[in-house]
Amino acid sequence: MSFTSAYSKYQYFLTSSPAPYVAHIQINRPTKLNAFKEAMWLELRTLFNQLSVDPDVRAVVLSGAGDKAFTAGLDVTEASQNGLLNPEGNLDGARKAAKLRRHIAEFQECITAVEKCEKPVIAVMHGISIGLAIDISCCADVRVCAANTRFAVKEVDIGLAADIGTLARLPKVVGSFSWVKDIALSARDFGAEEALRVGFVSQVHESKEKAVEAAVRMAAFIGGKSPVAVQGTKEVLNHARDHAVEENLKYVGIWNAAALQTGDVQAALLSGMQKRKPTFEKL
Ligand SMILES: CC/C=C\C=C\CC(=O)SCCNC(=O)CCNC(=O)[C@H](O)C(C)(C)COP(=O)(O)OP(=O)(O)OC[C@H]1O[C@@H](n2cnc3c(N)ncnc32)[C@H](O)[C@@H]1OP(=O)(O)O
Repeated sequence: MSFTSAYSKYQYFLTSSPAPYVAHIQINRPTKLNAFKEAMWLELRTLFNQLSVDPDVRAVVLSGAGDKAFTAGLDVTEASQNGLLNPEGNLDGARKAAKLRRHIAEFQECITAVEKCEKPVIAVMHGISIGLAIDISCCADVRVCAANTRFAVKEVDIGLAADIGTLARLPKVVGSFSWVKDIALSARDFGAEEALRVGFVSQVHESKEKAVEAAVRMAAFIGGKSPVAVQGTKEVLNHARDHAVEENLKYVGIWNAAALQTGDVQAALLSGMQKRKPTFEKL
């Protein structure tokens, strides 16, 4: 099945394959600055679960459709109408709380699907990139941005503590609680230069188009490498983020005890010495 037909079912995401083994996903609701309705975060999970196990995809680029935004975050209009933040009905406090807890857990799980995707994900941020934009991009493996990006951890401004992943992941991404508290407590905007300085993004490009091009090049470069090695590296680095060194050394030993039993090592081990480009089976 072609890439186009395999990914044609998504309503809120544009999907394409601009290079071999590369998927480009665009959040596609530009008239509303790509704000996320519930149907969109549910669809995001299905999409990334599919990408995760697709042997024809080895790296994913995620951007927003249109010029103005990666995403303006949660669809606040829908949230104000559907009782998301304040369930009505004749429920006591415990039952309301249980309903909300389950809802938040499912929302978190949908966004975490980006992190759990076995393939590296490169987020291309541009224009308005606030609220959920930070939750989602913290789940990506690499973040690049356009010079016009306007970031904000916006939740305090809509009356809540961010609960979809930013407060858990962002301190680990940038390694500075002081800076995260600065931007999360104030909900202030910050720009591309500041994002680069603190290590939130690793590249800034003059425009969205240039940023997407660079991300697709990076994804294609990664896509030419051993998928066993690349996927193992993502898994072990994510484990390292959440565990002590000793535990991670044990984990990578157990991981590689299986992963080293691969033709990829035979294909790659002497390729530098022999001046040849190895190719790898699908995974
Ligand atoms: C359980 C909780 C779970 C999740 C929590 C998530 C946290 C967040 O994501 S917090 C951030 C939420 N987002 C916002 O508060 C942003 C709201 N939008 C704005 O403040 C402004 O739109 C703007 C981003 C400053 C941009 O302003 P401007 O350039 O003037 O564009 P607009 O004309 O305002 O917007 C164009 C068009 O898009 C619609 N829209 C923009 N943002 C949202 C949004 N977040 N939700 C729904 N709709 C949005 C806006 O209404 C316009 O639509 P029209 O049909 O053209 O009126």
